[in-house]
Amino acid sequence: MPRRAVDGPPGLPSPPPPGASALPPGTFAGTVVLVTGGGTGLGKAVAAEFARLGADLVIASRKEDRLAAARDELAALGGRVTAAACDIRDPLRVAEVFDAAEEAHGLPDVLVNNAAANFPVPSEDMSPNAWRSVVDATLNGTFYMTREFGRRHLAARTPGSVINVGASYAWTGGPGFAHSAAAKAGVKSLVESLAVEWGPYGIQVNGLVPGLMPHDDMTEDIRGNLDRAHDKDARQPALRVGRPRELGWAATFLASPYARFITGHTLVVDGANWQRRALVSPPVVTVREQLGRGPFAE
Ligand SMILES: CCCCCCCCC/C=C/C(=O)SCCNC(=O)CCNC(=O)[C@H](O)C(C)(C)COP(=O)(O)OP(=O)(O)OC[C@H]1O[C@@H](n2cnc3c(N)ncnc32)[C@H](O)[C@@H]1OP(=O)(O)O
Ligand SMILES: NC(=O)C1=CN([C@@H]2O[C@H](COP(=O)(O)OP(=O)(O)OC[C@H]3O[C@@H](n4cnc5c(N)ncnc54)[C@H](OP(=O)(O)O)[C@@H]3O)[C@@H](O)[C@H]2O)C=CC1
Repeated sequence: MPRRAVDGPPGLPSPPPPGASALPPGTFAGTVVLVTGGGTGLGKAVAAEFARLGADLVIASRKEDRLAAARDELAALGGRVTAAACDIRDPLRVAEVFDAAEEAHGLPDVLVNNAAANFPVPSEDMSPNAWRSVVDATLNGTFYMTREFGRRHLAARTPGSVINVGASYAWTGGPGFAHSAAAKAGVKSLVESLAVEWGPYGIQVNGLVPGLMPHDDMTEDIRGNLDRAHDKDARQPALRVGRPRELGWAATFLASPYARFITGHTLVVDGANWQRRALVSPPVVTVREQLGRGPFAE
């Protein structure tokens, strides 16, 4: 396997090129996959891997222009793609999206809860509405989508697979991202509760945690945080960041027939960054300082 020729340690090898797949061609033929936030970034990368393996797609998020562009890109990979404008914070709209999906393709077999909201902010500066908007989209939206998926499969007596995209600060806490970390901890807990509740009905519920995987669609808030922190290749134990397709490959495996006995598990795809410890503790830098903010004043 080719490795970088460098004087220092080489880091983890690069992944196979875009378009490669570990699963047999057609693994998801006849399968419908619903991806929230499937019009951008990691959601689009996950949707693309399912499409390459034969799936029909439903992508759902708020902004119709981005959804339409992604629909055309994804349709070029093979299957039929439906774009559904939806704010997942609205349970009535969530139900309508499932109605539309059923009408166009049949009940989705796989649900990827990828949509989320986030921005870095010191907790003392966070307004109640800022907290609410992140927790509503990330945790409540994930529950509304999952509930709708589960109810319909239970009624139809059909199996299904749910994948909740998380973040490793669900375990560690996330200073500067307290709202998102609390919401992702809730999302991880849902995986564990629902895998047991719905296992008897044939519904798998797993979590999938990306490490740092930069992409062109990142919001200015998140991109600004990466740029400010220089949090890139050299700061990762792998000596590289993740590629969005690496998350897509993991998602297709978890939803595939080869992972039928895996449920209630959260798979971390981050080159061990979240396990990182040093022999000597690094200096403490407050979140305010990291974000370049002055002292707190009421
Ligand atoms: C540790 C490991 C490292 C790891 C390194 C980093 C990687 C972390 C992992 C990444 C995890 C992710 O989830 S990345 C996914 C990020 N993608 C997204 O967030 C896409 C969707 N985002 C959005 O739509 C917007 O950015 C967002 C603000 C969240 C929601 O928009 P809405 O239209 O719902 O709401 P708005 O009305 O604009 O704003 C709602 C309130 O939030 C406040 N608000 C908005 N931006 C704010 C900001 N930067 N700072 C303070 N407050 C803010 C507003 O002032 C409002 O409060 P009031 O003024 O009081 O009304
Ligand atoms: N990129 C990374 O390095 C990491 C990402 N993650 C996780 O990966 C997932 C994808 O993140 P990423 O691709 O980077 O971010 P993006 O900002 O590209 O994706 C977020 C998606 O969610 C959609 N969305 C946001 N709010 C709502 C809402 N209320 N209703 C419906 N859709 C919504 C957005 O579309 P629209 O605006 O059109 O609604 C967008 O497509 C998230 O769960 C994130 O927490 C975790 C760790 C690291």
